[in-house]
Amino acid sequence: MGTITATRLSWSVKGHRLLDSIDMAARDGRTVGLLGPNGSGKSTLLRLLAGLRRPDAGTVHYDDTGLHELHRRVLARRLAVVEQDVSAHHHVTVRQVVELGRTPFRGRFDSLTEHDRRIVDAALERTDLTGKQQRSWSTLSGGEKQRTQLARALAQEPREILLDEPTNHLDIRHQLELLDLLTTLDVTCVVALHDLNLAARYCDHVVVLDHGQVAAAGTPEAVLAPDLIRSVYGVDVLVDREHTTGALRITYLAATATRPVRLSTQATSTCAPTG
Ligand SMILES: Nc1ncnc2c1ncn2[C@@H]1O[C@H](COP(=O)(O)OP(=O)(O)OP(=O)(O)O)[C@@H](O)[C@H]1O
Repeated sequence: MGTITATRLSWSVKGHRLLDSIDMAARDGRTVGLLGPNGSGKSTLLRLLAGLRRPDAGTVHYDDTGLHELHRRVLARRLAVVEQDVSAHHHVTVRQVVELGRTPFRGRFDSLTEHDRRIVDAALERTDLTGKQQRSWSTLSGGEKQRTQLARALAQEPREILLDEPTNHLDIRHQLELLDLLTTLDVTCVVALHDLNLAARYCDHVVVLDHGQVAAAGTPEAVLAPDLIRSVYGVDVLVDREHTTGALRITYLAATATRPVRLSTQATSTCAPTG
């Protein structure tokens, strides 16, 4: 389990600032939820955290080491990334996709060891894919593809994992199983989510993005308040606790009559980094 820290991270395209001075941290096995409306910058931030894009300004650290000082192979051994809608694998089976998770641990021409095979078996089992391991990737449903990507990530035995809307396409049972699994693994996790109730239930901390800025950050209880949700999402909600479990519950009432406005920089500057 490691710590991922982003400090004053910014990224622009053609003069448009898409991420603006983001501070956040995910520490020691915690699950941090990235929330925010469509286009608020969640996927972009995950790509910067993964080193798939270079920031214009600011830094990303894995523990005490700057991301770009980490050798690619070292990073590949510790960090797993589950992106949205991966369509790259065509003529391969589910098992072969999951075996890719062992690539950073093998020499170029080495075959899988018994140890690798056991890890792959366990990853298939944990994602409910054992019975589908010989299926061709191209024949899978959206949810099965999503679970295969998660299994590949698990086969990496990562210290940190970044996931972009991993519950997309999943039925309710698999959504709950995926998040149960993520939160019980000894892995530091940053996960972009749209479902605020799932975020409230599974995340230790949430970071809410709005127009590329941090609108709020902290525990779900502290952050997911009606005013914040109205100003960021433009939706009126009721927030209470479910009486049998005591879990935070967000009930969506209605979209507000006016579209949400960009939060002031003053609101942003009041947000402390999380961890
Ligand atoms: N390479 C790019 N060139 C131009 N604009 C981009 C690029 N990448 C992202 N954007 C824009 O940046 C904004 C943030 O996109 P991003 O995909 O990070 O949002 P998101 O919060 O993940 O959205 P969603 O919830 O819809 O997945 C969007 O307006 C998007 O169109």
